Amino acid sequence: MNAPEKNVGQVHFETAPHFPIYMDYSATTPIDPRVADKMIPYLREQFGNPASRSHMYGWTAEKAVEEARGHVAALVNADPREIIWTSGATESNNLAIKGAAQFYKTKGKHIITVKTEHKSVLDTVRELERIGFEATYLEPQDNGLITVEQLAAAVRPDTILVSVMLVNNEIGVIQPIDEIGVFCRSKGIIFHCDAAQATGKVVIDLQKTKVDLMTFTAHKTYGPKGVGALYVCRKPRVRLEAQMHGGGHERGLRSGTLPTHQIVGMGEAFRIAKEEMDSEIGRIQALRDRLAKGLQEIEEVYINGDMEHRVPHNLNVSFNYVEGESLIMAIKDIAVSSGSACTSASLEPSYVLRALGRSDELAHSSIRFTIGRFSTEEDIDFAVNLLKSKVHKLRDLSPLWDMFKDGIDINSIQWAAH
Ligand SMILES: Cc1ncc(COP(=O)(O)O)c(C=O)c1O
Ligand code: FES
Repeated sequence: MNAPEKNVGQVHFETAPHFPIYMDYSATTPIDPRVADKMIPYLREQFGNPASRSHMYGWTAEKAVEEARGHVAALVNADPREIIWTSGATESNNLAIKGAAQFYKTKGKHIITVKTEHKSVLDTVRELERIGFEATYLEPQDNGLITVEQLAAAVRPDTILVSVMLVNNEIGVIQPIDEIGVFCRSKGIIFHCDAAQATGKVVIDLQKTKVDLMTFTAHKTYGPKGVGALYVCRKPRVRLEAQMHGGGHERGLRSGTLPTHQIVGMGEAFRIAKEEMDSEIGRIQALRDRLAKGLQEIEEVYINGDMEHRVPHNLNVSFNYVEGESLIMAIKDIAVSSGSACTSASLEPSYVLRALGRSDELAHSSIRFTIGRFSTEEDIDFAVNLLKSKVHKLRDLSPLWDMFKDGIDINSIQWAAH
């Protein structure tokens, strides 16, 4: 039997009975118990350094690392030699973007990315701007997607790199990377894609999709934190400047002793993802649709992002006429993410929702529900009932809600200065 037995995924929650129901799978997933089991021998008796060539400990570790590399490559239909181990998606994004920009800097200095990328892409591009590169940040449409036409309009003769993510972490939308890849290849521009949120959720076929560099991480796909990979295309060969210097591991692209246990965990997580993706997606889609249907029974609720080009694990909803901070406090029995200042380290409402044209108020009162392998129908029903009752209660206390119900256009009110 492949699917985890009932309750296997609840191991974490049984040990902490007062913990809320977990609906924040895009922040990180629970480790699949099968992954943890696979890792343990490499923390204990199989502790060798995979770079040790002279004894059994090293050979055993190296064999495990190469097996895992094969699993990661297989999930995305790549050659194992195209997979470089890193410490996670942040490092992969840094290596891809800085590495390509620095290697190809004599060809040009212009980079194109999107306003709704993850900070590990945006901040990396900003850093390159600081040292003399130039960047264009594409504005997505209201549904969160960009088009190839937009990209084509931004290209300059000196554009060397395009970076567009596959699945957005906040709203779950899937960017059209097949078309972007064809376009970039036709122009001789390197195409990097952050697929941290995509593995196990959408089919990735790197024999077909023309991506040059692709970022992966284990901990969004039921693997351990602190390990990831970068796909570096061999045909045509893409060159990078290394960002980590030292022992010349990973063909000189990323020095540092490989964390065998982490890598084994990522390999097993990706092997399971490949095997179970088809059946899992249908089940999760049904749960997400149940959640969407339940929440839409509440008045003045807006779904953020395209619902068609979207992974089934994500539902991002704004609750109008509810104060975001109070809502988050009221629903502590479920673990969700709000992207607003209340729960995130940056003191601003979600820049992704702002880029989609949502007002500050709606961005503040938005909630990201992300579900996954161990979510159940009971979890969904609990969340729907909780939201229904809390939103209702908060609106009962809200003068703005009263005005809305009385048909007053709130935007037309002249508020007294104070
Ligand atoms: C789209 C995306 N890229 C990159 C990252 C960073 O991943 P990691 O935690 O592996 O560095 C995340 C995780 O938050 C993400 O969602
Ligand atoms: S809801 Fe708290 S800062 Fe926006």
